[in-house]
Amino acid sequence: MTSVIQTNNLNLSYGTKQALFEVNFPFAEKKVTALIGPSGCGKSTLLRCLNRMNDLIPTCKIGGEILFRDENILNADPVELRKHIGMVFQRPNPFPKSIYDNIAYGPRAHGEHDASTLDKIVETSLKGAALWDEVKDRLHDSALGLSGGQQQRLCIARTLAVSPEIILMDEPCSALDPIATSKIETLITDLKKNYTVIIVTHNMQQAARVSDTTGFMYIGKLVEVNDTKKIFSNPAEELTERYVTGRFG
Ligand SMILES: Nc1ncnc2c1ncn2[C@@H]1O[C@H](COP(=O)(O)OP(=O)(O)OP(=O)(O)O)[C@@H](O)[C@H]1O
Repeated sequence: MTSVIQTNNLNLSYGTKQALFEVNFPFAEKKVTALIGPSGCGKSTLLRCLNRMNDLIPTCKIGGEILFRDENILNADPVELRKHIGMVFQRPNPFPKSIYDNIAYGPRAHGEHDASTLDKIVETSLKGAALWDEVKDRLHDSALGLSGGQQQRLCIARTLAVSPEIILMDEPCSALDPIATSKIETLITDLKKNYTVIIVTHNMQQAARVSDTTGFMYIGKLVEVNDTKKIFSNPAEELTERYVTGRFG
C-alpha cells in the first residue's frame, strides 16, 4: 500500500487533557479511509491534525510527526498545506455569495483572476461534485438558496476548485436527509478515482458502504486499522468486534 499521509507517534493534548496517544496511521492514496469509534474518542481531532486545523485552538499541543509526501506537515505553512489537503465540515457552510463566487473564491485567493480560467474551474469543480447539471443555469444566484444536500456538494466543489490531493470530511452527511446522504456517498466513491478521501463518520453502515480502509479509535488510541471488510467481518481486536457489533458505543 502506498500511503500519501502518515502519522507517526502522534500525541495531542488540549491543555492538560490528552486526546490522542501515539497514533500511527498510514492513509492509503486514492482510497477512502473511514475513522470510526465512540463519541469523544478523537476522530475529529485526528482528522483536524491532517490539515493543521487544530492550530486554531490555543491550548492545543501536538507531538510526533505527520508525513505528507515525506515532509512533516507540522513544520509546513498551514495556508499552503490547505491547498493540498482540503476539508468539508459537518454542516454545509457556503459563503453568502453566488454559487460561482463560492467556487472561484479559493482560486482567486491563490492569485487566479483570468475569467475564462475561472469559468473552467467552476464548471469542472461543480461537475466533479455532481452538482453542475442542477445549477448550471443559476450560477450567479445565491448559494444560500440551494438545498442542504446541494450546499454540501457545493462545499465539496469549493474544495475541489483548488485541486487538492486529499479531502478530509468530518461527518459530511450528518445534517442531511437519506436521499442527499446517498448522493454524497456515491460522490465519495467517485472522488477516490482522483483523490484520497478521509472521512469521520458515526454511521457504521456508511463506513462499510463507502470506505476501503477503516480505523477504529477508542479513548484517543488507534485500536486497529484494516480493510473495511475485515474490520466489519473479522477484526483483529476484540474491542473492535464489540464496537462494530453494537455491544458498546
Ligand atoms: N477544542 C477543544 N478543547 C478541549 N477539548 C477538546 C476540544 N476538542 C475536542 N476536545 C476533547 O478531545 C476529545 C476528543 O474529541 P473529538 O471531538 O476529537 O472526538 P470525536 O471522536 O470526534 O467525537 P464525536 O464523535 O463526539 O464528534 C474529547 O474528550 C473532547 O472533549
